[in-house]
Amino acid sequence: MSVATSESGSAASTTQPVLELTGIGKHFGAVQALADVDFRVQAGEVVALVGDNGAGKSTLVKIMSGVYQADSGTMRVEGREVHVHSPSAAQSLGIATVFQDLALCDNLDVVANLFLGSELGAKAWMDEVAMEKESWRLLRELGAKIPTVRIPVASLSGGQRQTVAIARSLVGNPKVVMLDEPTAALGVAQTAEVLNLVERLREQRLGVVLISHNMADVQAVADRIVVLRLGRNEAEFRTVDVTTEQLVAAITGASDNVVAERNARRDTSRGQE
Ligand SMILES: Nc1ncnc2c1ncn2[C@@H]1O[C@H](COP(=O)(O)OP(=O)(O)OP(=O)(O)O)[C@@H](O)[C@H]1O
Repeated sequence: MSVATSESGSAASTTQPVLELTGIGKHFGAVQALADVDFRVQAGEVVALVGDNGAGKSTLVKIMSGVYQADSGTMRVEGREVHVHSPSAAQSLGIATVFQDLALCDNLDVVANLFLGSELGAKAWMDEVAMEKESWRLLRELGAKIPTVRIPVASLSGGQRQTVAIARSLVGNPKVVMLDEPTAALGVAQTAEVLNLVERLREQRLGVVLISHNMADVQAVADRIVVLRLGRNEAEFRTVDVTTEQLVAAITGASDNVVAERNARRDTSRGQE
């Protein structure tokens, strides 16, 4: 298993977060989805947000992306307190989100998907040729393997579609990109491709929030891992300092479960080799 050893993780702890949430609470009727949750990400840092089903990850991401409003707590972008009332407010603050459904238009080509919704905004001056050039620039920056930008996205692979969705999130030059389960539906090679994209985003000094159930992916690319459990902060680790079983224990709230035991046995037998 590869473990990220990026220096950005340690450097990050001394600088101001690009995005910081403090004391976040959110309930839906009688359900307390989040209680007193703190979360932060620095520029050039990949933070994984993990937790079991119902832990509150999606709710927290939707608060950061302006889909939901928190009942309590504060949110800061580069130290300045902000109120994010809508997804477009989040976007103009530099917070981009790639949701699991990707929200691509299958019948449109890559260029059209990248600029969908932006044509009337800052990019109104762009003609087709300029948009195509800008598409290639964005995809090149990500090291993306897309053969042509003039094919409908329906004919792309799952990894390529994820790439287009991530590239689209970069059109407004965001400071933070949140990726919701970006590898959930992908095979091994395509997962590796998407994890490379995450590395590229970090290289570009973006703050990256990665929501994932896949511990191997998380441990491969994250600098820091934040564990939510039952709507609260359960644990936080620097990736270099944590084992899979410690992560599983934090996620499940128990160290004596079968996954932790199996991993401990495996680690012990490796140690004896
Ligand atoms: N729109 C909603 N209405 C009512 N309850 C909700 C709503 N959204 C989330 N919840 C509840 O809030 C809690 C946190 O859910 P959330 O979807 O944020 O968890 P999660 O960690 O993203 O889970 P998963 O990994 O299954 O997506 C759960 O108890 C869930 O049932």
